[in-house]
Amino acid sequence: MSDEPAPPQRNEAAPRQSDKAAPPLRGEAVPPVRDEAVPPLHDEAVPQQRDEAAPPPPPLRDDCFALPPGVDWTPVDTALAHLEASLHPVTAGQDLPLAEAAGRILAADARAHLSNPPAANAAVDGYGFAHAALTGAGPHRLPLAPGRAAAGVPYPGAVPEGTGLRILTGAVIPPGVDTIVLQEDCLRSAEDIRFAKGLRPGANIRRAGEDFAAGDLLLPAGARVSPRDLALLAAGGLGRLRVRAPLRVGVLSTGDELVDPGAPAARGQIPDANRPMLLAMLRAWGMEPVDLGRAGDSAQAVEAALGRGAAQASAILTTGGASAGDEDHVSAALRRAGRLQLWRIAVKPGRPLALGLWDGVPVFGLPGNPVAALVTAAVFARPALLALAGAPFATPRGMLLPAAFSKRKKPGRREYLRARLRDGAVEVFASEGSGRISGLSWAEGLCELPDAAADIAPGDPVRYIPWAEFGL
Ligand SMILES: Nc1nc2c(c(=O)[nH]1)N[C@H]1C(S)=C(S)[C@@H](COP(=O)(O)OP(=O)(O)OC[C@H]3O[C@@H](n4cnc5c(N)ncnc54)[C@H](O)[C@@H]3O)O[C@H]1N2
Ligand code: MOO
Repeated sequence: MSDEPAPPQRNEAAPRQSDKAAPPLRGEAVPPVRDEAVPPLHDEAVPQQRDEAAPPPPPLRDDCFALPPGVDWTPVDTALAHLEASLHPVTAGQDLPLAEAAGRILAADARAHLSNPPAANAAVDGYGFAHAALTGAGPHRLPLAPGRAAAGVPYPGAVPEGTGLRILTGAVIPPGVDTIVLQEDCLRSAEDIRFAKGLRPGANIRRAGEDFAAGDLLLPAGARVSPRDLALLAAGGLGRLRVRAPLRVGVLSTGDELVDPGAPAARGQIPDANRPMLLAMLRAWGMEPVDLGRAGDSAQAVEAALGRGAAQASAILTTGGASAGDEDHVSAALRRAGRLQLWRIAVKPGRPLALGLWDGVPVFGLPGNPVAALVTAAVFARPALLALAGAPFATPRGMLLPAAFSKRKKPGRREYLRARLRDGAVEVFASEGSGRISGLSWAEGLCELPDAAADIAPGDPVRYIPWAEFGL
């Protein structure tokens, strides 16, 4: 039996805050989440413990992920559904030359101006002829017409029936040709070619529009243009694209303990590992990161930084201070502003994720531990930011593969383990500690364990999601 109760079941008759129709993240004011999730502060219990008549303290669980009885936790899928329903594109459209559009999100459907290929052409170097003119049981002999057809240099006339024409790969097929014999299959003299029987009509010809036709949809609005897509769009005759301006996203680290990477760190100080990681993740997602620097552990510093962020960016990622401790100023600021919308999501790592609005700008208050910051950014912030940027809400696809590990998982929250694939099986990092930053570079993806309890043995199927599925 688990010592950790699951979050209460959804109750349709009496929905809790997070189960109600999701309030919009932008627009109308929404009531803040009631702070019902916070258990009584341990500090308050201390004096009572000296009183003989006071109740005993709770039994030790020593599990910061244990769900206190009666506390509401938002399941991952509920939080994602809330984000998907609440967020809409906020970026402006602009026209860009094709070559500058890689990484951008299309603001309009891209339709082909040209077919591919625009005209029937040769798939090989060889000799073209009309198949109907082949007679006898073969081998065949065809006299050669003078001249040739090459890519970019079409044959000026029609090829007389019963003759062959020298034709090179990519050449437009001239009238009188419907089949090409590969040059390697021919014996050629000055006047003719000879080749064995058996060639089917239409062999080695690429038909006009066999790949796509003018007017076909090449890429839908919302697609992010990849280098591969540039080839498609160029072939379709598009020289400029209607794309969206990149989403500007502020990144703020909070904590008195932080120093910039490489700066001398006094006792008690640590390098700010989250900010360079998150700024680079945003770049990888095609967004424009705005470095909001660091804010110390004070309400004023955090609120001022959120204000600066909201003035410059369309969304803000913060790390640290998302929990309920004395120095957890991000969740406190969002709560004070009445705009904390989701808090405490049933996920490990990342439980204290805080989602809210500051001056109307969505704020993702990610946990401070770098592993939790990465997981919550990849699982929650990325799809939400993509939706703001004009792309569809992205659901990473995983693959079911055999586990190379054993694990008993408690019910009640989804878990993401740092993982990689070796010999067809999913290995997980030796530690689940979310301060163990080395596991981020060790891993090549995440292993997602379901919300329910699980007892995993080697060989059991588990869901592996490579970093590429998170755009990383
Ligand atoms: N009594 C409890 N304590 C904690 C709980 C809990 O449930 N009960 N949850 C733990 C978990 S899980 C996490 S995650 C953290 C979340 O706390 P915060 O989001 O408020 O983050 P901080 O307390 O500010 O920082 C946590 C940890 O991460 C380090 N950190 C913060 N920012 C950075 C950065 N930019 N680069 C590198 N490291 C960073 C910070 O120094 C802390 O060590 O709370 C747990 N505690
Ligand atoms: O999940 Mo905390 O969110 O482990 O580091």
